[in-house]
Order: sequence, then structure tokens, then C-alpha cells
Amino acid sequence: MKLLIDAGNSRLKWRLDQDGRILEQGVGTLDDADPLPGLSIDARNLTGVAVSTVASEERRLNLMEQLSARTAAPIRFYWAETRRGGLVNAYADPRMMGADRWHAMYGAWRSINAGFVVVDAGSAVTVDYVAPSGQHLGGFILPGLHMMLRSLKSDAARIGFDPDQVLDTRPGKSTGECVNHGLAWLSAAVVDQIHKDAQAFGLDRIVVTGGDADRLLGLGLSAANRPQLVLDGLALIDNEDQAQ
Ligand SMILES: Nc1ncnc2c1ncn2[C@@H]1O[C@H](COP(=O)(O)OP(=O)(O)O)[C@@H](O)[C@H]1O
Ligand SMILES: CC(C)(COP(=O)(O)O)[C@@H](O)C(=O)NCCC(=O)O
Ligand SMILES: [K+]
Repeated sequence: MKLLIDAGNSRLKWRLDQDGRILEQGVGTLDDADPLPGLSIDARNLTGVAVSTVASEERRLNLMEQLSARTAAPIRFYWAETRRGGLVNAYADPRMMGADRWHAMYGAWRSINAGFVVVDAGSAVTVDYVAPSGQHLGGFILPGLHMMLRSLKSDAARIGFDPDQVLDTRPGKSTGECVNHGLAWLSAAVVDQIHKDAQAFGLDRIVVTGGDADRLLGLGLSAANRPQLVLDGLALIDNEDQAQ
């Protein structure tokens, strides 16, 4: 039984895998006293822990400590790579790429036999393009919804509003509407651009993951929702490396 962890900048997603079956899963945050709420099994029964994280080194070490206190099983951290199984990273220095991006791409690559787009709507929004050959064409990093709301609240003195995750892209008629419709309008423009790029690059499939995936789907993103995509890629990689 293996514990898989995707620790992003907002939330920690985990699941227990046994021979490819998901036994349990949950969501916590890295700052929680217990980052793995609901993990009921006796952690001593684990054969291994595999982690994909983009959190700060301090939070990574804290997670390592919390895991080591709960299990004697080996804890393996996995990072972005140059290549794996035909998927080739466009970064000259793959170590600079977020582990979540690589693991999401690998999870998609192993389940899609075509060119594809991966959209991860998390604390930040990442978009990655992969050609049918498996060559990563590159991608984009954008502020996520809450980052944009926070920046307006903190950096614009006269903008007072109640955040409301509306999907309304019509012109606003109050500060709140201008902000909330504005963020939906911007996200809808991102959706349109992804569709245009997928057409231009010949990428037949789009997959979306992350806490704000439903919002992009609601704004018209034509994509398959894969909430577990990072954990899927991480599981494949850990299984491959442990089988060697
Ligand atoms: N309980 C929650 N706590 C924080 N963000 C949440 C929660 N539920 C949904 N979200 C949304 O999910 C986004 C974070 O998505 P997630 O993919 O978990 O991010 P990350 O991988 O960066 O940690 C936030 O921007 C927020 O809009
Ligand atoms: C862009 C990210 C912050 C997204 O992480 P998330 O929003 O999922 O927490 C993460 O992929 C990251 O830290 N990337 C490092 C820089 C890069 O990928 O080029
Ligand atoms: K993420």
C-alpha cells in the first residue's frame, strides 16, 4: 500500500494506492497540524510514500518530518525530469520546472495517444502543450484566481469588493461586478486562447486539473476534467522507478 502526495501552494492532495486501486483519498493543507486528515489506515502498513511538491523547502521539510513521525516507510520526493517514456521536457534545465507540471504532463502522456494541452488551475494556473511526438512545446504560468483577487484587494486602495466566483463575463455596473466579472472575463479569454493554440499546434486533446478546474470548464473550456492527474503521473513514475 503506497501513499501518494501532491503538495501544492494551497492544498495538499493525497491518496492511498494498492495495486493500482485507490483505497482512500483526501485534501488538506500543508499548514494543518495534520496535513493528511482522514488518513485512517495505520501508517505503519505503508510500503512507501511518493511526493510531488512545489511548496517551499521549509514546508517540504516540515512535511517530511510529519511523515517520518507517522511511518517508517521510505519517503521519495519526485521532481521534473529531462525525459521519461517518450515525453521530452522543453526546459533546458528541467529542475526549474514545478514537479506538478511534469507529473501532470506524464499522467496525461501515458493516457493520451495524441498531442495534448494540460491546464492546472491551482494557486497559479499552468498551461503546457505537448506535441503528438511527446515533445513538450512549452507552456505558461499565470496568477490563479485567489492570487488575482488578493492583489486587487491589497494593491488598489479604492477597490472594495466581495469576491464572488461568478462566471458572468458581461460588463460590470459596480466595483464588485467589475472585479468579479473582470476575473471571469479574463479567464474566458484564457480559455479562448487555449482553444486557438490547441488548433494552431494540432493538439487534439485538452485535460484540466486543479481546484479551479470547474470554473474554467464553466467558462467554456473544452477539456476532460482529471482532478487526480498529478497523482496519476506520480503513481506511474514511482511504480516505474520501484520496479527497476
Ligand atoms: N478548500 C480550499 N482551499 C483552498 N483553495 C480551494 C479550496 N477549495 C477549492 N479551492 C480552489 O482551488 C484553488 C487551489 O487549487 P489547487 O489545485 O489545490 O492548488 P495547488 O495545487 O496550487 O495547491 C484555489 O485557488 C481555490 O480557488
Ligand atoms: C507554477 C507553480 C507555482 C504552480 O503550482 P501550484 O499553483 O499548483 O501550487 C509550480 O508549478 C511551480 O512552482 N513552478 C516552478 C516554476 C516553473 O514551473 O517554471
Ligand atoms: K497543482
